[in-house]
Amino acid sequence: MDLVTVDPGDEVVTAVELYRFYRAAGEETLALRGVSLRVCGGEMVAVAGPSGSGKSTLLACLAGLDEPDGGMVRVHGEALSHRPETVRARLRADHIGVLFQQDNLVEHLTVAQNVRLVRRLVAPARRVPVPALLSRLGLAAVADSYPSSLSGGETARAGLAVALANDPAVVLADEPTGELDPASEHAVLELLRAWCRRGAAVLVASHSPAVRARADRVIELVDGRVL
Ligand SMILES: Nc1ncnc2c1ncn2[C@@H]1O[C@H](COP(=O)(O)OP(=O)(O)OP(=O)(O)O)[C@@H](O)[C@H]1O
Repeated sequence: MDLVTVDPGDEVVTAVELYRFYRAAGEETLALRGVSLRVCGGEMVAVAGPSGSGKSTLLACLAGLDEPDGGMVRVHGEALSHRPETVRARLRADHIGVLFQQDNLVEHLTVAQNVRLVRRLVAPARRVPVPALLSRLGLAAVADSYPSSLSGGETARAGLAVALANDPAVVLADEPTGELDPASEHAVLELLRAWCRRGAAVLVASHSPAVRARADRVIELVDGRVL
């Protein structure tokens, strides 16, 4: 499989001066305070920082799942922020794979059906062949299994298969290894690293020292700012 349409070194994720305010129960939180970053194809970047420092908010803004109140996000050369939700959804389907710590899978679908569900949203040229993807992630034997019967490591890799089903140039993973044993964490990080070698830009928000150790560089957030 060699589909990612990015040359290593191309800038694929750009954030300029991102601000994000939340207002809840009369409390105002400034979750991002002028965050700027650039990530190139072939780079694996850890987003680290204490709890509440803004890691998830940053990834949600980079995925177009949340809208920054100020600043802008560009992905694969296209503006993602301040666009209608339908446009953001299309850009996400075309370029971005999102992986969360949990809830990446639809419970009543098998692993292969979960991957096919995402593939349907994707332009034909960007559809990664399902058997090849599952075997690359070590999931061929559980392709027809339901999520409830998978081990923790298999569940994480199946979530990754869903995130990679559109051959994304950008992978955004929010604590993808948070609940995994060290061997499964290592496997997931190796797979992310392999995707990176194919030209994708990979950002992983995590508290894990293993993620830091495996990354090309670390973006450290403190109180909504890059340290
Ligand atoms: N939807 C929301 N409404 C109100 N406040 C929010 C919302 N989402 C995040 N926040 C606040 O924004 C700040 C940053 O939260 P965020 O989840 O981005 O941090 P984080 O670094 O990912 O934390 P953790 O490591 O615990 O996941 C926190 O103070 C949080 O309480």
